[in-house]
Amino acid sequence: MKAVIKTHKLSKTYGKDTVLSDVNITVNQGDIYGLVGNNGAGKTTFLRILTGQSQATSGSLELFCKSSQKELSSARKRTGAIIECPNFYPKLTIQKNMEYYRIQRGIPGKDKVDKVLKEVDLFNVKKKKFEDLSLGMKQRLGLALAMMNDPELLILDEPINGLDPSGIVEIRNLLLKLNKEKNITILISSHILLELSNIATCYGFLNKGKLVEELSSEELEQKCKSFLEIKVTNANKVAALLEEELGYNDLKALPGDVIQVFDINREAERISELVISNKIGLLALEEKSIDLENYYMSLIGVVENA
Ligand SMILES: Nc1ncnc2c1ncn2[C@@H]1O[C@H](COP(=O)(O)OP(=O)(O)OP(=O)(O)O)[C@@H](O)[C@H]1O
Repeated sequence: MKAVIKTHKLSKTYGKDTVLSDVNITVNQGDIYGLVGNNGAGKTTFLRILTGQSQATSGSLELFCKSSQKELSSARKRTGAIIECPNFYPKLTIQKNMEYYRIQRGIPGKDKVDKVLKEVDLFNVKKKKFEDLSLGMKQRLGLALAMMNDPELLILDEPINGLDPSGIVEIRNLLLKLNKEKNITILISSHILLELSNIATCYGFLNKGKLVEELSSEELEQKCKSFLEIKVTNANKVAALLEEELGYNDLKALPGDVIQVFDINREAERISELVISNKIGLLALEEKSIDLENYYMSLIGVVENA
């Protein structure tokens, strides 16, 4: 698989503050990569380094397998980004605003504006003034601007932030369409994992400037599956019995003599019989599941009480 973005030990400090620390991220061609992290985790800083708006203090960066400064600047021409909200003129229409940017950026072809407006489903409302647009429409207009140079990679900082549920669905569908139909690789940041969960094909979790985990959506799904939680008086012994007697091997031992059994073929009844017949106390047995947000919280060390 071809990497579109690859960073190696990318770090950024402001004075004494380390904002990014040894971040290794790989985004492959065709991915919709969700960069998840709380406010202040370093997402925007990371994206700004990718787009060249900020320089890393140390580490290296490859875009489209190019890494020298000169090559990076031409690789960035193959990229569209929305990091800060672009400044549009409130009194001008969608079309006029886009035309202004087209000329300012020296992008040839007058039909270009209509083409990108069609792509983001704003063509039919192109005569509307910017000030009359919903937030969802404004976000799509930002996307249209980022699409103007036919990018192969889109870098989007919190594009879903503040949208109402229907606005979220619109942006999601649009990004899926751009990814599928135009084969655009997308790197999208959010502080809400759930917002990305229907579109991202892989995830990177940033916490306090560190990448704490990078995994595919299948792996995340696997980790968020349901499990059987048992509390016993001797967890070590029960874990060994579960493996030896019942052949379960997807177990997680937690402090407090708690074991989580993830094996799909687990049977609560057999487990309780096994524990009791070995004269071990069975204090609790319950089917549970981790939801995405709780998984994220556990990753960054904020464990929510169930
Ligand atoms: N120019 C700067 N000078 C000093 N510190 C900065 C600068 N830019 C960002 N920071 C700090 O870096 C940290 C990470 O900020 P960043 O904006 O990258 O986080 P974020 O994950 O995007 O969060 P948010 O969702 O709030 O934008 C914050 O503590 C911020 O105060």
